[in-house]
Amino acid sequence: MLVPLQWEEDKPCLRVLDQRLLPGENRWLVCENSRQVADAIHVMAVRGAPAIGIAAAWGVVLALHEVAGREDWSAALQERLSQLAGARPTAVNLHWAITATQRQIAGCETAAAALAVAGRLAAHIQAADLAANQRIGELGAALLPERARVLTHCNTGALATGGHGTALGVVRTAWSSGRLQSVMATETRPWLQGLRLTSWELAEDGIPVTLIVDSAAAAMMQAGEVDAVIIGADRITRRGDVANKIGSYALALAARAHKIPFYVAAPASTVDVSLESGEDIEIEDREAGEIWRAAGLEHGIAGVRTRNPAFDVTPASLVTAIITENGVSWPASGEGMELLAEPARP
Ligand SMILES: CSC[C@H]1O[C@H](OP(=O)(O)O)[C@H](O)[C@@H]1O
Repeated sequence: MLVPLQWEEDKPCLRVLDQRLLPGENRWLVCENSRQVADAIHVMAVRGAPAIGIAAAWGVVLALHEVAGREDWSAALQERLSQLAGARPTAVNLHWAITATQRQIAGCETAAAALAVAGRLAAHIQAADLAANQRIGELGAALLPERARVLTHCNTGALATGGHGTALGVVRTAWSSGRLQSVMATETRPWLQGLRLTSWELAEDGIPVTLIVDSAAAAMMQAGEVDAVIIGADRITRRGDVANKIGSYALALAARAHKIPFYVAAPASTVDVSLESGEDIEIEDREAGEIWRAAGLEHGIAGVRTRNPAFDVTPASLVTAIITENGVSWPASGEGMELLAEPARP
């Protein structure tokens, strides 16, 4: 199984498979301190909401190693955790992992005691995410029609999680249970997670995958080639508004126009129980170079401005179902919404 994050206790360090170079090159970054983890998250060497949360949990462990032995270890730790929390704003998993660790070490009187707690928690968060994805896969596959042809966006596979995947976890489970005919993957400009990562993950698994340009998705639905759309999420509110990779909202609108179910698959750690409305979700803006480089133009075009929001928000009214390891919520009908009001327990 593909594992993009590997903790090495003896060093200690977090090894990160640099997703900026996939699928052409397998290069591992070795993060020996929390600042290096924060940088790896910010530059998207590691990306995907659950994977970001797992990396942050190990980043806390590295931060505790850095401050161990200092009288002011608790204050020094908070500085490092603030830096880690600022790596990317939208995926709530990052903040969930850090605050869950802060809660669990709150009673520790020494850095060494906190280190032992944080290490166990980080390992648990990584393993629990894999188990959550396998449950999400089962629940999501059961919603799909026989011989389903699904369309997915961005990358929500093993590279973005603790393994198996969220939306791609549903795809993998549906494939292994014979319920899936094929997958249509959007390229997902400008970072090309679909072209570079999803198509590669699925091809490696022998799952039939067809790559399309983002702007072809609605036409594929209009042509009757899509039975369901399934995506991941970076932050979900209590009422079921969903922040996800830019382009998800357009897919939801097209799916609604063609009466195609629009599913969101995510672990409970992606639900932000403090938020009711998606309007309150901070959307990350990324640098213009990502757009130009996706077109092979390293320096852009003089006099041309860009906008590069990394996410958008799909209102609950356009979401058919949200699948977490705790069950399925149906925002349009209001059924099962209590599942989105319960905070995730690490
Ligand atoms: C299971 S990954 C969830 C989510 O994260 C991705 O964003 P990014 O690649 O920028 O980290 C994308 O929105 C996925 O749907």
